[in-house]
Amino acid sequence: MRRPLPVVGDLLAFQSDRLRFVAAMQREHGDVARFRLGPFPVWQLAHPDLVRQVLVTDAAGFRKGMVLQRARVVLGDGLLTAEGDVHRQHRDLVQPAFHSRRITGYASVMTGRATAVASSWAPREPLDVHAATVRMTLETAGTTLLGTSVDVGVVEGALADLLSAYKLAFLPFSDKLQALPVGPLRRLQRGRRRLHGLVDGVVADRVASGRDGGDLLSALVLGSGDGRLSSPELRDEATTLLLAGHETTANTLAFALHLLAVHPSVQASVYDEVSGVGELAPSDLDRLPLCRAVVSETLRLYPPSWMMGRQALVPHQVGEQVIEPGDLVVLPQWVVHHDERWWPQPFTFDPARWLAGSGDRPRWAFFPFGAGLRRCIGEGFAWTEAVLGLATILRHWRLRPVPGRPLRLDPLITLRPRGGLWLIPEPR
Ligand code: HEM
Repeated sequence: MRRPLPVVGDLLAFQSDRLRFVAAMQREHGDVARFRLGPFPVWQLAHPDLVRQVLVTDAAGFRKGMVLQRARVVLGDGLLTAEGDVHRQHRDLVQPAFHSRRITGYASVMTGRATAVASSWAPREPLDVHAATVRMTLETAGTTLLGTSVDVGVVEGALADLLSAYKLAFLPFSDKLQALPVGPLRRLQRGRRRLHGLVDGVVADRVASGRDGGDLLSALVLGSGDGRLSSPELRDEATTLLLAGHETTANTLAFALHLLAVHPSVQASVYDEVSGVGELAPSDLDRLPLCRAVVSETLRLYPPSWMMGRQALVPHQVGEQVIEPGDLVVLPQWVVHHDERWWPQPFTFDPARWLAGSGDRPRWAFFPFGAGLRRCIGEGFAWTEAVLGLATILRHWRLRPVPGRPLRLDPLITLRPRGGLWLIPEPR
């Protein structure tokens, strides 16, 4: 067992290189490792059976971890952060908007935005594809979820402000610190104000007009009976969906384009596949098996949710050890998705491993969307947007890397490229 520093524990080592830290934990201490972040004892559980135990079988004995608890200051009782009965009630209300029939209806917006963004690229000019995919998914989320075009600059600025406070989540008394007018905390407050200002306006407008735009917000505003949400509840849900519903998919698309740029022969095979399909529609997802495999392999290698957190509410037995109430638990996709027990040559980009079936790999060796009752509600939406977006872009462009600008990773709440993700688009 490690002997952490007083007060900060392993926080400095964790913050200086988070991906290396969680990988070293498993290498040095195995599937169950214990360390300390600030005042909190943390258990890292890095085995598919333990993922199932925490997220599925024993899920009722845990609440969300420290980062999402702190995110309540911005997301309130939205789906990602709500707990217990409030979560169940809101999930029931929001779920119908993610029915596959509704997603089929959103698909034309997805391909439309992908086409518009890809059409704006200049041939042979280095391009930050991450900035481009963020714009694309944010515009799609604004239209399909809120029924309006959102100000991309406002949401991106607010998101940057919010992420700057990520590193403070594990500090002692971080819940009390949030109100202080200093540094990143001031940015946190500013991000919250900007985001709430934007979303409050959209919600107030929709409540006043009662208009049904066929989007998610309409479904929630027009919901009837006891299930109807108050304006602050609508604001929390809309803010959550806007933030949770764009950046993760944008990162997946940007990472996928990077992987194809550095593996030109796979890119050529994907082009052959997409050019054989006419007008793209959601029903084409089954006719694009290689595109799907590329997205799966991207989610494995660069999982946007690279580590999930929980806090124990009751004691849990894990092998010989007991997790006490109040202890934090982390489930690192980054580690489990790169474990050679389940993934031969784990750091190699090999979409073919998804075309041959899953073999005897354990079910929870791959959990980019979480698991159990709190599993991502937007998974079907994300698959449709990522596969159609990838196919649309690759029809227009061949991408190649920019010499001297390698991919660098920034693991904050999500895993994103640091300093953008730069590629050169060549016209087809
Ligand atoms: C590649 C894209 C995506 C990834 C990797 C991803 C990942 C995840 C993960 C891991 C969780 C579980 C968090 C936890 O249990 O603590 C989650 C929850 C959630 N996601 Fe996603 N997500 C993606 C796309 C989306 C999209 C497109 C939307 C909405 C349009 C969305 C909305 C949500 C919401 C609302 C929750 C909370 C669900 C609940 O607790 O009931 N996500 N996501």
